[in-house]
Amino acid sequence: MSLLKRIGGPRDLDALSPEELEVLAAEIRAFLVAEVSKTGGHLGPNLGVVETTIAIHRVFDSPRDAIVFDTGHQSYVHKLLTGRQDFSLLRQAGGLAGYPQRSESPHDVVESSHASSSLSWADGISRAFEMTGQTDRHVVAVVGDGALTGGMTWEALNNISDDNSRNLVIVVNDNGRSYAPTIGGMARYLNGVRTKKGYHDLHQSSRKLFDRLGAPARALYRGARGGLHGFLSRVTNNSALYANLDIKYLGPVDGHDLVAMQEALRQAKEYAAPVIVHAITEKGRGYQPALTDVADQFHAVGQIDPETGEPLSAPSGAPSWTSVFADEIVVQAENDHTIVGITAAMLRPTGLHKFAERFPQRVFDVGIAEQHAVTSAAGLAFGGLHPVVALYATFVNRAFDQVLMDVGLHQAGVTFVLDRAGITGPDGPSHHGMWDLALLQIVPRIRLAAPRDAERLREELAEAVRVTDAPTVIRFPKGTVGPELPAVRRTGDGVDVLREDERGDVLIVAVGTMAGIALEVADLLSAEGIGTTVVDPRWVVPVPFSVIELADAHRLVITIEDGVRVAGIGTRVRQDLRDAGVDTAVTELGLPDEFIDHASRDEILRKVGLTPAQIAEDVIAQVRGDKIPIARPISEDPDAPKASDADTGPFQRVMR
Ligand SMILES: Cc1ncc(C[n+]2csc(CCOP(=O)(O)OP(=O)(O)O)c2C)c(N)n1
Ligand SMILES: CC(=O)[C@@H](O)[C@H](O)COP(=O)(O)O
Ligand SMILES: [Mg+2]
Repeated sequence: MSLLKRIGGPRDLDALSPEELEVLAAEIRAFLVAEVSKTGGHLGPNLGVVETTIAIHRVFDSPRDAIVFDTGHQSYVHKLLTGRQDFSLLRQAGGLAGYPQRSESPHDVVESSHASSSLSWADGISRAFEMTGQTDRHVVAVVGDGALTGGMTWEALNNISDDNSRNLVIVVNDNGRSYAPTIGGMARYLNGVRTKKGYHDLHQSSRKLFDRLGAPARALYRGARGGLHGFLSRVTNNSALYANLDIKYLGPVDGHDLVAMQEALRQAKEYAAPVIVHAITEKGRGYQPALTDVADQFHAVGQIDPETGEPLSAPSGAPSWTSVFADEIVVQAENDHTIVGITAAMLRPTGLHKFAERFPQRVFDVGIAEQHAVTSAAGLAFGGLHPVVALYATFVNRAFDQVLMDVGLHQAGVTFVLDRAGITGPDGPSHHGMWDLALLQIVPRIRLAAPRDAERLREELAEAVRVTDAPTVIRFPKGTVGPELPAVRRTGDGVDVLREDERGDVLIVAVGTMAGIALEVADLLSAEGIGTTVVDPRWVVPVPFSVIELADAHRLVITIEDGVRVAGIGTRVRQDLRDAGVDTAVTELGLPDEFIDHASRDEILRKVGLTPAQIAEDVIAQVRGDKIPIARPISEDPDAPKASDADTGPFQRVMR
């Protein structure tokens, strides 16, 4: 039996000899390559934390000690060591999540995949342990060098102190990369440590160093200024940054040296004050195809050949939404030299790489710092430029105040391009881009577009970068672009009519890529004798007036959006109709205001009732009055107006 199979939980590690631990690390590495190459996932990051994670679980006692992974994409080894070794359905419905998930294990603490939050979590947990007398419980935060570029980490570091976080150990997992090499002052600082001659000397002698200095170093180290700490500070010039933050620094340590990492963690654990253990690691460690991957060292892979690292599935041939944007932003930038691009450590994933290659001086990578990205964009706009801020939709959540108060309030001409909008799928609840429509539509004067196909993306991006006195948003989903969906006509205020039926029965207002689904619904309704018109507003906020006029000419309006229903575009359409005195019944379809677990996009759309067949069934039932939804519990108010039973032909007035 392999050593890995003998590990049912972290305490099983205690019985392993140093030699066996090395074998275990090799087995885990082989497992990760073999299994993740089948399912896809964050192969590179997890290959880089094998020894560090083993060492953490050897020195600390999870779940009594809380282990917090920043972003959580590097928690596969943690899962393997805590009783979860079936990776066959990783990131798929019914399988392990790609991030920590409390429903999977008591060893999992933070489920959100939004970076840079771990130190705040750890600060809070460690304070709680202290204040509840659980002073023997430690908190370990594993934070990457990329995550350290996020502002929250510095807010937390500013609050962590001897007084309230004695049991806190921060493991900086420094592999020098986010996707690409980590940028900014923090990265330069860490890089300086990593490349300092002293570290290499230390690296060569780390095993001897800890053996020789083990016990005495512990005593000396507590002197804070002398011994190991003094030596390390001289070697790595680190005392300045961390000591002033009232946090002790231990490192740099070779994060792949099991002995050195365990010794460093033991010292940190016994220190009884917040300590940073600076582990130097390598993303993709031990797997040549990852190490030689220039783009992002296999940060996240699809299904690959484990031998070569080559993708197994040939590209479909259809362009991705990201690639359409990547090409069009260069066209726009060629024509308009005020256009600049901003990425938050995701240049290639958001499609700004071609812009950066063509105009390197006009694209800025701010690190994982979306709030800074947005407000600095407001500054760039003030200076006469037109910033295009490219983010994943889910990450704009954390910069909402900056969009509202720095961009919106100042009517700054900033364009936000939100990739991965709507249901994404395998990355789970915190990665679905499902809140942007609801959040951003309340920003006064914002203009929000959701392209239905590649042509509309190009067209709406070109329109967006011309708006200089208000924020504009272009949002589109993950994956490949669907077929072109031509309009039969366009109204004067830019609404595309995709299908028109004079009977005035049902009007479907489709947001973005829901247009394809809406057209399939219209076919199903038509087969039932229900005349359906389908429109794509293109710019969904503000709601174009021709949508109001068309709604007034129909008996039922259905809105469909790949975003949360509550406070979604549908509610805005309904409100605008009522404000305009139009009382056409409205049914808003979209995503539930719930956290939606990982599965494929199609599985999730089916689960939430957004397939064409499910929508058509719902609409037919409404039109035929098969079910009268109760607007409110009538039992509470027997005199409450009943749902109107006035016969309006095949329609039952349905007020939802
Ligand atoms: C707020 C936020 N922005 C962007 C991302 C996308 N993202 C996921 S992992 C990652 C890089 C993280 O780098 P690092 O913290 O160094 O971890 P590593 O992958 O190197 O282990 C980024 C940018 C995210 N998860 N959260
Ligand atoms: C952890 C993280 O935020 C990213 O790595 C994310 O998993 C990438 O998602 P895509 O695969 O959609 O680019
Ligand atoms: Mg990193």
